[in-house]
Amino acid sequence: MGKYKIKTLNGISKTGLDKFGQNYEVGSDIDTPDGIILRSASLHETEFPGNLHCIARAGAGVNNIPVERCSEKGIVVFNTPGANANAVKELAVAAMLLSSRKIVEGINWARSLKGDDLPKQVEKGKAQFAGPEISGKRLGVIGLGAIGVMVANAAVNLEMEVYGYDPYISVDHAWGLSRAVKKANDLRKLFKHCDYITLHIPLTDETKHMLGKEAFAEMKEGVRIINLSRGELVNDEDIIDALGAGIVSEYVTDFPNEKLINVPGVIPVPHLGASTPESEDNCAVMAVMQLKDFLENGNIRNSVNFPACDMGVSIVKHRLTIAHKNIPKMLGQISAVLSEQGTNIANMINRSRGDYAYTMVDLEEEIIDENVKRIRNITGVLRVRVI
Ligand SMILES: NC(=O)c1ccc[n+]([C@@H]2O[C@H](COP(=O)([O-])OP(=O)(O)OC[C@H]3O[C@@H](n4cnc5c(N)ncnc54)[C@H](O)[C@@H]3O)[C@@H](O)[C@H]2O)c1
Ligand SMILES: O=C(O)CC[C@@H](O)C(=O)O
Repeated sequence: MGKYKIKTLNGISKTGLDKFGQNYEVGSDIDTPDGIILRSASLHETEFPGNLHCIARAGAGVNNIPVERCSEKGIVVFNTPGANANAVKELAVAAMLLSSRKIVEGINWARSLKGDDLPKQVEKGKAQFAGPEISGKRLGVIGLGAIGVMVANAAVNLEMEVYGYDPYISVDHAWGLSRAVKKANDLRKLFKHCDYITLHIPLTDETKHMLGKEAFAEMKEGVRIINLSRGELVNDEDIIDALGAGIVSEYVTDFPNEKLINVPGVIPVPHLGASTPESEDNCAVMAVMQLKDFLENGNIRNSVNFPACDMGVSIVKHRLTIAHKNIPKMLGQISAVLSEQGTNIANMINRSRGDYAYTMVDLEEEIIDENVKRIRNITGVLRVRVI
């Protein structure tokens, strides 16, 4: 068996890449990779080579990856849930303070001062940069996943009154949420009462432009909006109008563009949410370990398109992994091919997730190529690997 080939896109932390070890050829110039590891680079226009088995997003959002197209080809897509959550939480707290205290304007003004009486000028001019404290104010957190829970809990500790909205909250995240966070059953109520609103949701067809004209019309005058999630969650034209009308007083976005960059009240941050050495290492290590476990053992952990599936380290003659559609009679057809060959199945698991499923089979004997081909030809089978 030759070395596994991994293509890197974007700068991936060396601490993570070093974990691949000697059986891997890793680089940005690999043409026919077995796996891809990336951050924000878009793969929407990329044609995938036939031997590409997996893609790992060293980060949370996977809107830069054509997940549905990957699923149809049996390519397993991973992300690294929670690995950069603390970095984003800290920036969210900073963003609330930046939106309140005119820190950036104040610094720019202080740097522009000239003369030998600067302390005097500072005391005279500082009043123009006064801004409210966040303590005692109402914060609405939309999306209570890895990041939203941390932001909500931090805000409680900063003595804010926190409202959380997430109709799909997981049990684990609900356990992690401070009891002081109030449940908002309805976005309109959150819009009406909150002084600060922060978004921590993925960009999907459902969430695109979640904050638009209708949402702004419901909001409390002077609300401050924090968007460290994805630019397209907010309708740019509508927030520019809302800023002009004074409904929104400040908009901190980690996704500046040419429409927003010079609008008064917009605080553009150059996608720094996860830009800490700690989170870059965490995400890369987690992504690499998941790719390795998948390529070497066929195990799936933290995939966004295939079910979690784990048979431990492969110590048998062959491990067969089959990515397939979640349709009836699949297991029967796979085992029929193996039993016709007289192969003893040492262990087998099958898991499904929505329209897709994954089967792992441990075999104590060699599987002949003809039978691998027959399994590949079963209707609904997307990919077969023999490890
Ligand atoms: N700026 C950055 O550098 C940076 C870094 C990490 C993540 N992000 C963005 O933040 C997003 C959230 O990250 P995370 O790690 O917390 O993800 P997560 O998957 O842990 O949490 C997302 C939460 O959003 C909830 N949700 C989904 N649709 C919703 C809806 N319509 N209304 C309310 N809640 C909804 C889900 O139930 C889930 O609890 C990512 O998808 C990514 O786009 C940005
Ligand atoms: O890699 C980054 O710098 C950003 C990652 C972030 O947008 C994410 O979704 O995890």
